[in-house]
Amino acid sequence: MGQLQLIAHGMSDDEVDFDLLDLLRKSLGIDGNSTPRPAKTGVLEDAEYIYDNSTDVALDMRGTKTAASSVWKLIQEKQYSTRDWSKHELHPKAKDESTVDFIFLMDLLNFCFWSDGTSAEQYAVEYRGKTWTGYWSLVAAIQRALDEGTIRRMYSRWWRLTGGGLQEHQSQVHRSGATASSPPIPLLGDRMYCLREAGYVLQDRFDGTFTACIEQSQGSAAALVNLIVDNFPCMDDRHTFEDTTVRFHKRAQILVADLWACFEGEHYGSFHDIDRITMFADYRIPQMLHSLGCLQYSPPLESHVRQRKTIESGHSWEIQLRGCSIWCVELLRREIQRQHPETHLNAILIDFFLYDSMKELEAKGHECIAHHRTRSIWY
Ligand SMILES: Nc1nc2c(c(CN[C@H]3C=C[C@H](O)[C@@H]3O)cn2[C@@H]2O[C@H](COP(=O)(O)O)[C@@H](O)[C@H]2O)c(=O)[nH]1
Repeated sequence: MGQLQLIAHGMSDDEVDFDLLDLLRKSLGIDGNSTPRPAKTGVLEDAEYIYDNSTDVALDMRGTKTAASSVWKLIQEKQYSTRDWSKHELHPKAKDESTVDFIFLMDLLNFCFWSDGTSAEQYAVEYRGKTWTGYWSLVAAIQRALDEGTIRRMYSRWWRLTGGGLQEHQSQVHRSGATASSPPIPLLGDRMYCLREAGYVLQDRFDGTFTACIEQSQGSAAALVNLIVDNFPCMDDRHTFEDTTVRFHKRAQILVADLWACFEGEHYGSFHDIDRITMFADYRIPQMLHSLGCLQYSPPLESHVRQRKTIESGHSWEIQLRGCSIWCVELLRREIQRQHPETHLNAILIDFFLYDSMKELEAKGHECIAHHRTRSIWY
């Protein structure tokens, strides 16, 4: 019985025992290569391991069930979907290769926007008559650089970027966008390093454009995440927890998710296994999950976060916050699926919705617990 017949019987990739399948194939004398296994990133499995071994972060099951109902209700009311990605005024609208390279550049640098001081001292970019901070400061800086001709066609300049005036170019991108009083963007040197590294790799291995990476992954989101982390070290977001290597791959995953949402599951955004992508372990969603009553912190951790003290990259607290958040969104997704079996909502849309909701709350001045403060290029 071939793999397709098994899956035709309603078994998902996760349920198919590929070792048994190979054994069956051999015992029935069916030749041919072993059954092609679907790509997996390992992120969800590692998140469950972290959750099972966490002592300072816990999930509140009652809170998660309640949150599932309210998140579902709000997503329905707003008719939230992949279409919302392109509705954001700063996100690129063209459905072509230039937007693929825009998203690649954006998610290459999509990390760590918080400043040491108060939010008033945050890096900010003026663009189209507004002042943008956080993630949107990055998107505005790229859009402004494109308007001003600092960056022309993304990939066609990658080599000159990495070979030549990257230093000047990068500080120009961020300087040209910054408001007069704005402090510099955090980790500017690290951002230049990421640009240089990615430029070399893209030029050397993928003909200077990220569309080549998409083509190589043959429509698999998990394979594309694995291709990204295998070729771009600055996206290989893995750490050690309880002597075990755990993977988050946050920027690699959000890059694939942004492509999927931007192209609405078509063309460069078409992935048959997009549901293998998990929530993106950043510093905003844990904050939202805590505010929703889904996550609980131990008293020492809660006190540390409330006092806005930094947590070192790779510290157990940080790993627990990131891993338990991924697992929490997975349980939210499963609860929504249980309550509404007729629908299909993946972790990406739940995540995007939680992030946008967090930003709306912040804009309205709602006081949530502070986000944890870890300086790193991973998120
Ligand atoms: N988990 C998750 N993390 C996200 C996003 C986004 C923006 N995604 C857009 C695309 C589709 C959605 O509709 C959003 O409009 C940024 N971040 C991360 O947050 C941090 C920035 O925070 P702040 O300084 O407050 O802007 C930083 O680590 C950044 O990498 C998301 O969606 N999910």
